[in-house]
Amino acid sequence: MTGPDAPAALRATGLGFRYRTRGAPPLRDCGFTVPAGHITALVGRNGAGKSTLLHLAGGLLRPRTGEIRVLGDLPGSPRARARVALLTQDKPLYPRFTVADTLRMGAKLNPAWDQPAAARIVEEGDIAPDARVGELSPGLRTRVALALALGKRPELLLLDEPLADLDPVARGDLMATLMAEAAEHGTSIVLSSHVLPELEQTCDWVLLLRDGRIALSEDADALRDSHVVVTGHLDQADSLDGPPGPEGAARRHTVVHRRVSGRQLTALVRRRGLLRGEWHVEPAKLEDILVGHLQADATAGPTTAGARAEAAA
Ligand SMILES: Nc1ncnc2c1ncn2[C@@H]1O[C@H](COP(=O)(O)OP(=O)(O)OP(=O)(O)O)[C@@H](O)[C@H]1O
Repeated sequence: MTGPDAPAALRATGLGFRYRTRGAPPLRDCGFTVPAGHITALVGRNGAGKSTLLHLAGGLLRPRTGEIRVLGDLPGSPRARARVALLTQDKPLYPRFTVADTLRMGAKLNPAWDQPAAARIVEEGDIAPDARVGELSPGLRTRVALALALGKRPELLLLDEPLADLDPVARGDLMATLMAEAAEHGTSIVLSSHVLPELEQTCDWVLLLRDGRIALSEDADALRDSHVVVTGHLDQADSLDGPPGPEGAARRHTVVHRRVSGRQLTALVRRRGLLRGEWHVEPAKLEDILVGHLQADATAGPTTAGARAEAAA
């Protein structure tokens, strides 16, 4: 089903998970919705819980609290298994199988198997069909794993840093293949990655994890529209707080991240309404926005007093 009533690609409520080890749970009280039909960038710093979230969505782990649904179904249910493909970082494949055996297995296990699509991805990597999977380089194994995932013709494709071990040319090619796949078949894709410039051109939804919680689940264009990078004299930092008083609160800007150099303040601001003060204002690139929000925990604090103390130090 497509359209406004279509079930979300991912929907989580009160989602929490912890491994049977000490330490803070990687995911706490996560609530978010990723509408169907988007290419979603799942970002977060190392250890933020991206793989854990994808494993929960793929049905490899079960939530400790709350729930997550994929295309309206519980992960691991027969309907979800038929419609969702997950490519994990370890890319489990049978090393003794040849590439052709691997695709034959995909055809046997998946009723909607698309052999031409899977074969094309393998051929574009110049991989011989009779090569054993265990003898391929990690990058070529990634290509075979992606062929298996796309050949399934899933409605939702979950990819955990899928392109990390591919050369730049192969990365570009496979990214283009993923985009074409999404455009042609309406496939929803959730892709975790640290390569932010690449996400700028490809992703139209952002899911950002920070401190075990969802800090952003938002349309990428809406993020670009609402964020700006401002530069100006530190003395006017108060003006970034928006109009004073309770009525101004609704129009208060949020300083997501700030950097002080001498008397100059540069800040990533989520603005509500007009900015007061003499600021040089530039549009924020998606990469700036993501980096700013990833850093936000380290720089949380009052815009003005905190910045002045930094400058005085
Ligand atoms: N199998 C496991 N057993 C115990 N703890 C784990 C396990 N897998 C992950 N963790 C812990 O859970 C937290 C989240 O890890 P996760 O791999 O989900 O993060 P990530 O955002 O994917 O990280 P990265 O960007 O480094 O791949 C980390 O603190 C990690 O050490």
